[in-house]
Amino acid sequence: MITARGLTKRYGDTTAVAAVDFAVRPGSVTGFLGPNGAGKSTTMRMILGLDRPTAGTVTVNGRAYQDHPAPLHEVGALLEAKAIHGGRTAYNHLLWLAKSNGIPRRRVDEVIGMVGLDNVARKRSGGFSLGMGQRLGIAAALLGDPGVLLFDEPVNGLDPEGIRWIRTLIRSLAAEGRTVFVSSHLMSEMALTADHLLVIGRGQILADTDMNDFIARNSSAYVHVRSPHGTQLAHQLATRGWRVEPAEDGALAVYGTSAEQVGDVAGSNGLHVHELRSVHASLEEAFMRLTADSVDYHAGVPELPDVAITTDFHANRTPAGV
Ligand SMILES: Nc1ncnc2c1ncn2[C@@H]1O[C@H](COP(=O)(O)OP(=O)(O)OP(=O)(O)O)[C@@H](O)[C@H]1O
Repeated sequence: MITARGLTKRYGDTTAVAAVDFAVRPGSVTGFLGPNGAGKSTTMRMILGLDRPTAGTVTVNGRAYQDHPAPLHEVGALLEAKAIHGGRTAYNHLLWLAKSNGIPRRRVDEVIGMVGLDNVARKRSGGFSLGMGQRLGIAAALLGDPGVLLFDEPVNGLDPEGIRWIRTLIRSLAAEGRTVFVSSHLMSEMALTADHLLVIGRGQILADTDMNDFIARNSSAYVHVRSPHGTQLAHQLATRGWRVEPAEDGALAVYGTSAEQVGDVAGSNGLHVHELRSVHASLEEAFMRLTADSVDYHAGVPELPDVAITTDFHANRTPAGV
């Protein structure tokens, strides 16, 4: 369990983390999301005792990282790929870490097997690919068999096979009852990996919630329908109290109903339909809505609107494309 209380970090005039309170619980994967510069890495560094809080505390299993007599047995972390001595073999790198932390040699063989580096363990890590370096970093994090694991952007730069492997590993570590805290920019990946979410923006916690609740509350599913009688259909749908908005290429986005009901309305009014499907909410959409005000640099993207009910298809194309 990781517990932060009033955790604050200031760098000069910049408040990177602003008096945050949160708990990361065992037995599930907690995703840590936030726009660039939100304070994710600073928070992770403070958990690991690499940065000292300006105020407040953060503990791992009840103690600050530096107060644990054998921290490698408490917390394992993957912060940056390839942050190792490239001249050493993977095996020697892990052996050196193990020896300096009182961990037996057989555990080195075990973790090499767990991350699938058996064939290259005796090779110098300087020649490793990004994926192999990432596996070696994970082997080091697992060396002390810790109950708490931190992964900062673990899938950065990995190919699909590597991404799938890390996802499976992270989920199995949580299933074993460990506390797993993962940051990532890849929303689709986070949606597949995490059970719980902590969203940070400008150093403040914006959401601390179950993944499915987060998506349901911060985004909206809708029905996508395309008809050669768009204007008439939109009118019929709007009179039933459903919100109708113009979508790409003359299609309609209909909120607050189901594809079946939209199809029935079209059918009962003799209106042809060329396309009809339910569009499910995504974590990405939910994240963009929640953090729209917390992003430091917008790349010319308009704010997401508080969209009103409209049946005017020519005047009001929304920036979200729906
Ligand atoms: N050593 C430092 N000195 C000064 N400012 C810093 C330092 N480290 C971080 N910051 C600032 O603190 C804020 C939070 O940065 P941090 O790296 O924690 O964000 P992040 O969420 O990890 O971002 P990213 O996703 O871009 O890695 C930013 O404004 C950053 O510029």
